[in-house]
Amino acid sequence: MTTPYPNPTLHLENNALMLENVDLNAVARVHGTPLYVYSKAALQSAWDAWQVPADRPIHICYAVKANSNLAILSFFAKQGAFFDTVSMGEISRALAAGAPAHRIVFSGVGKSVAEIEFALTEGIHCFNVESITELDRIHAVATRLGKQAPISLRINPDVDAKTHPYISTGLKENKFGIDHTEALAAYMHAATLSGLSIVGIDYHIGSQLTSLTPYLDAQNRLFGLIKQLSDAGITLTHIDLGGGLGVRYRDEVPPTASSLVEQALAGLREAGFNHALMFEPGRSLVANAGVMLTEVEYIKPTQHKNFAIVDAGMNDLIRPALYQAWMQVVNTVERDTATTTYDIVGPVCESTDWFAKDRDLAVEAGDVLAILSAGAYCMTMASNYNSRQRPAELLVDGDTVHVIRTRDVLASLWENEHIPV
Ligand SMILES: Cc1ncc(COP(=O)(O)O)c(C=O)c1O
Ligand SMILES: N[C@@H](CCCC[NH3+])C(=O)O
Repeated sequence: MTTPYPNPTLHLENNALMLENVDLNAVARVHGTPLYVYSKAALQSAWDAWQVPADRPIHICYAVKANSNLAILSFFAKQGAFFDTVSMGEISRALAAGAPAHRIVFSGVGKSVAEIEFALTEGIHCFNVESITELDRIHAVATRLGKQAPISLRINPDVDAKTHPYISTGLKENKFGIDHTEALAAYMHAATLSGLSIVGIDYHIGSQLTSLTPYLDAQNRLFGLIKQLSDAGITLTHIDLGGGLGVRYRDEVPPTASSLVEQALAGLREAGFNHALMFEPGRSLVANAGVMLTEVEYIKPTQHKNFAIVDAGMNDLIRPALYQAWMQVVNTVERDTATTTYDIVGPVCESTDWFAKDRDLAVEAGDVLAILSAGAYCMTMASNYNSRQRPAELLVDGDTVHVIRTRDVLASLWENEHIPV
């Protein structure tokens, strides 16, 4: 099946937009909008793209922050995925979805004592440690619990990932990781702490990367360090090259997952390293498996612009408001009338509440629009701003539609609040 859309399982059939065998307009009428819909076949093909035969274990750690719905996590758990998490909540979700603790890694710059205790008690695969002070904290907690914490140090290689500044993480001015010039000293310090066992090294330089060059530059920095560590008697079992692989939203042509894995393997072989390899992809596994559906409430022509006002807001999908991200918007029913240029905006009381600007669409009030490439960093970043209920989520598998999350219950928006006086 060929498709002009970035979502591989999306196609037109008799003017109706279909995800796998499911008519999206019809599904929106049944389940209401705004609504997220994901394709299981698209998840499968994104997962398969990362599977490369190798002379060593390669662990694909799905970055839970991209889409943390339990059904999605369970899908990846069944594929044998590892999970990259950044909070007690994400670890708990992965466990609740059936992921074994020994396949969970814990990243993030601000791990609390309670989170470290929880992760140690559950028995996770390793902590990706982001500072020397965090090493000391993990050692103290592990010693108190009579445990040894497996750790990997996240190195900040000071490499420009050439992506949006808000999602670049591997430059020295970013808060992430341990400066590569201090890394050797950090490892030597870790080696003196009996509550820690050193297992790996990692980096993650940013998200939506569309070229292999920054990955390979960072990898070369890491390789130099691994040699120094080995000379100092510190041996590692794995090397984690992070996530960040980009996807097509518009006309980007990112490298394929298999080319990234193959290049990394070739680099390891050339350097004579036999470590296990890890990656932490989020976006590339889920972005193009999902769409968000939203109904047009009003067509509002003004002297300056035509607005299509939809029933989803920036609280439901914030990427355009936050990063000026370009996301494709199409009508779920193809009309043969002339197109008009619209700004597609939501009902939230902010001027940043827009999804697309100056788009040519044939659309009428009551139509359901699909915002494409909405499987990653969309539902997970949704909020209740303006006291709006976050959307439901569906998973399509062939002809079958599974409800994998229902819309927020209205009363849940205030059920944890108390009126003391
Ligand atoms: C530590 C870490 N690993 C993995 C990811 C996943 O990145 P992406 O969704 O771009 O693959 C992120 C987010 O950028 C991250 O911060
Ligand atoms: N939320 C970002 C990606 C963040 C990556 C997490 N470190 C986006 O939508 O592009």
